[in-house]
Order: sequence, then C-alpha cells, then structure tokens
Amino acid sequence: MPLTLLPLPQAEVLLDPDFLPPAAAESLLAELTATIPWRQEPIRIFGKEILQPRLTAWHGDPTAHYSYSGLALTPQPWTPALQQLREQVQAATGSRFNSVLLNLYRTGQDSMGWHADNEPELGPGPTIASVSLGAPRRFRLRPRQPQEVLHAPVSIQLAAGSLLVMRGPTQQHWLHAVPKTAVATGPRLNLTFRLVVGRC
Ligand SMILES: O=C(O)CCC(=O)C(=O)O
Ligand SMILES: [Fe+2]
Repeated sequence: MPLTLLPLPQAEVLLDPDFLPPAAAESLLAELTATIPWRQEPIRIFGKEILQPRLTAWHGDPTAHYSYSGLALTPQPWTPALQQLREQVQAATGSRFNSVLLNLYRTGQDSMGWHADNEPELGPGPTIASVSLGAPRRFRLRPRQPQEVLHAPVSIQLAAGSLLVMRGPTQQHWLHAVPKTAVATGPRLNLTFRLVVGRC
C-alpha cells in the first residue's frame, strides 16, 4: 500500500501500515535486537538525572552530529541492515536521510513523553520517517497550541512493518508521544530516519 495522507490541520502526516511484509519485519526485529549496541541513556528532567524509559541507539553518516534531550550523540556507522532499510525508506518517501535514531521499548512500561522533533540540527520543516517493528503501540499526536490548531488528540496504532512520515509544518504545530500501556506488551523497536543538516 502507498503512503496515505492523514486529514490533520497544520500537519503532513502520512501512513503506510504495510510498508514491510510481516516476515521481513520479523527478521529485521530479530537482527536489530541482537546486533545493535543498545544503551539506556541518562537524561536530565527538572534538574534531576534519570535513565530514559527505553533503550536507544544512533546510527548515521559520520557528519550527522545530533543532540537530543541534552545528550550529544555521535552516530555509530550504518550496518548493512540499517543501510538497506534507509534505501527502502528513501525510495518510499522521496526524501534523503543521513541518520537514524533507534528506540527499543522493552515492555509496555517503556515510553516516550510528549515532544516535537524540532532540534535545530533538523532544520525547518523536517521530514522524519518512522518504521515500527515488534509489538504494536499507540502513537499519539496532539496540537501544541489547542487554541490555534483546533483538533482533538489523535491515536494511531503503529504495528510491525508500518511506515509513518511526519513532514512540513507537523513539528511546528503538533507534539507526539508513545505513552506507557498497562496491557502486557512485548518489545517494540522503532527507527526514525532523519536528515541532520550541518551548523555553521
Ligand atoms: O517510537 C515512536 O514511534 C516515536 C519515536 C519518536 O518520536 C522519536 O524517536 O523522536
Ligand atoms: Fe519524535
């Protein structure tokens, strides 16, 4: 199925629920879970140091430096599996990416809080392409200023093999999150492909 534009104001969010065939999604999940050097990074929240509620990794071109929630991330090199997925995602989106952030949500207790991917390194109106593997989880979107963008929060079930694209004004006007769930949930692995532009 092709990418389909979701009818959201001040946003360009596209979804292909069947980007990867189930068998390909499953073998990629097994390979990445086993071979990626996963880390649980500390972050500062309200002046307090805690560990992120998920495992992460950052891979990309050597020039794609990035900071994320106060962390300075130097990319690990592309692995053959990540490079192949990058090419598939580039072909499907018509966009170029030089890095990928991987998030491993080990159980339903792992999560990602409300945020926008609006770091200066991504430039204005960034395109972010998100591939999900493993257990389905709810991806939530809500307007940053509900009095300006009149729309209720949106909940999208991101299942294994799905491709979600956020581009154009999305990060400027909307926030997104992956909330915890009390439902017993196996691991979910998400990859967000990004284009980091150099700072001068
Ligand atoms: O896990 C997801 O679906 C979202 C990940 C995300 O928002 C991010 O990496 O910035
Ligand atoms: Fe994000």
